[in-house]
Amino acid sequence: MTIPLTARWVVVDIEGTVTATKQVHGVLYDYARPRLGAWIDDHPDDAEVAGAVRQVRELAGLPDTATTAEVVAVLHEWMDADRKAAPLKTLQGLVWQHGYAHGELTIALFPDVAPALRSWHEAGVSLAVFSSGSVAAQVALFANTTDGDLTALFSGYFDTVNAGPKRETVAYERIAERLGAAAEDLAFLSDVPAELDAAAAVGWRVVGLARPGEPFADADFGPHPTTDSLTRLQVVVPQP
Ligand SMILES: CSCCC(=O)C(=O)COP(=O)(O)O
Ligand SMILES: [Mg+2]
Repeated sequence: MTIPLTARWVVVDIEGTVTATKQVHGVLYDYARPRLGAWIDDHPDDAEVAGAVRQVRELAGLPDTATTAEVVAVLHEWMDADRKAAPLKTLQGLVWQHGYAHGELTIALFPDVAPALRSWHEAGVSLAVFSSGSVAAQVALFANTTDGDLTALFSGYFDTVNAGPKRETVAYERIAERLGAAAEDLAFLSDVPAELDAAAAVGWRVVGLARPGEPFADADFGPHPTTDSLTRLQVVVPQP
């Protein structure tokens, strides 16, 4: 079934929407897990790393004297629970950037994704990303897919630091403001119903991705239209 979608901007989630959760957990999290401790210890003068470590200690209730091993144990717990904590995402992003740059990481997107994004871009639809993964991680991911470098397709990248938590309406209001777009001209595509609820509550158009085998495939998407493939979306840019 085709879903008509009138929008100037299409904003995509990553995990469960453009790539499989197994790619994120099996490729990216597994790459980060054994490397986080060394990354922290090898970058003692990096303010971003020090700030993230400080935030981990605060969020986990660890003392200021907590060792790297104690901090890493918390990061591993968060990854096991897929907790989208901002300092974890910052540290993962730095490790992944290194992995992509050294040819050790490539991400496979769902097969429908690159063709759909390219066709929407060609048709004049502006594209952006909103993911819990850090902006640095988002850019590196789309630059290193098995479909090639797709970064030229995107005009904006948003994460929980520059926008806010994905289940809160304020994040979608901030993104609309940053893009200079009216809510009704924005469409958000995600696999998580609560994220769609938040975007729809402030006037965005939303479509749920219920892809077979994904954690939210059988979830209740409420009133939101759902699809299992981006190729089923017929995006139309409204004429002025
Ligand atoms: C962009 S980095 C890899 C994905 C990631 O770390 C993540 O947490 C994805 O979560 P999403 O909000 O895209 O479902
Ligand atoms: Mg997702």
